[in-house]
Amino acid sequence: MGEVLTVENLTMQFDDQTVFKKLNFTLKKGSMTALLGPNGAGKTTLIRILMNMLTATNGTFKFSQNTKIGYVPQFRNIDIDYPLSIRAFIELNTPLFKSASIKKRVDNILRETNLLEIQNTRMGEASGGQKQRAYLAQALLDEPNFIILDEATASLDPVAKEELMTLIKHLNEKHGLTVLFTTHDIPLAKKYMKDYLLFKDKKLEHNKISQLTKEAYE
Ligand SMILES: Nc1ncnc2c1ncn2[C@@H]1O[C@H](COP(=O)(O)OP(=O)(O)OP(=O)(O)O)[C@@H](O)[C@H]1O
Repeated sequence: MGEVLTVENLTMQFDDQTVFKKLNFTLKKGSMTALLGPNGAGKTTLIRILMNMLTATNGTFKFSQNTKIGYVPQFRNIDIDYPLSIRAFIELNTPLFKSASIKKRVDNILRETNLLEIQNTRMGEASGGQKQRAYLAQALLDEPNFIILDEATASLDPVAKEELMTLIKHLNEKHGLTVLFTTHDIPLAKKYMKDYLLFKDKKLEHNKISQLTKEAYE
């Protein structure tokens, strides 16, 4: 499989603080990579650069042609009074008058994310895991082939974590989705991801997740 992302000499500096320096790595199509590192190491900064929300001080990155990125944010609880149903929430970025094909796509995504039966539940009343699956479903509506999860399992209970990760694994296996998953949960990363990128001394270590030792992470 070919490369989906090539990063060359990527450097990020905020004023006089260097967050990372001359990062070089590539990700292959269909890979599943955990992005690891302590608080403040630069994980979110790197993701924001890759999503063009921030400009790197130096260096380049390139996605292969036809890469479409989906983004699932860190779990944030939604107000209990939030009025939209799960279905309406997923449809937020679609036209007001929906074509039959959009309705069908939403049905398929609801089914795939295991939300079809509770599509009329209000988002405010949904469980943490259901809400996070709705965020994932919203990201999937654009039919991305590369998905970035930014601490998407943080603050979910163990069952909801496993459910979300099983779903991500299924999407990777069935649709060849490339996955970049930021987390502090090493056991979860070890269970579901295949490779890791670990921030260390302003550089990134890239290896198979089976090679990640406790010493390397601490
Ligand atoms: N807009 C900004 N201006 C100045 N400094 C920033 C800005 N954004 C991030 N930083 C700094 O860059 C460093 C990296 O932050 P970043 O949020 O990328 O870390 P992280 O690895 O995602 O951390 P966490 O695990 O806590 O989410 C931190 O020292 C942070 O204070």
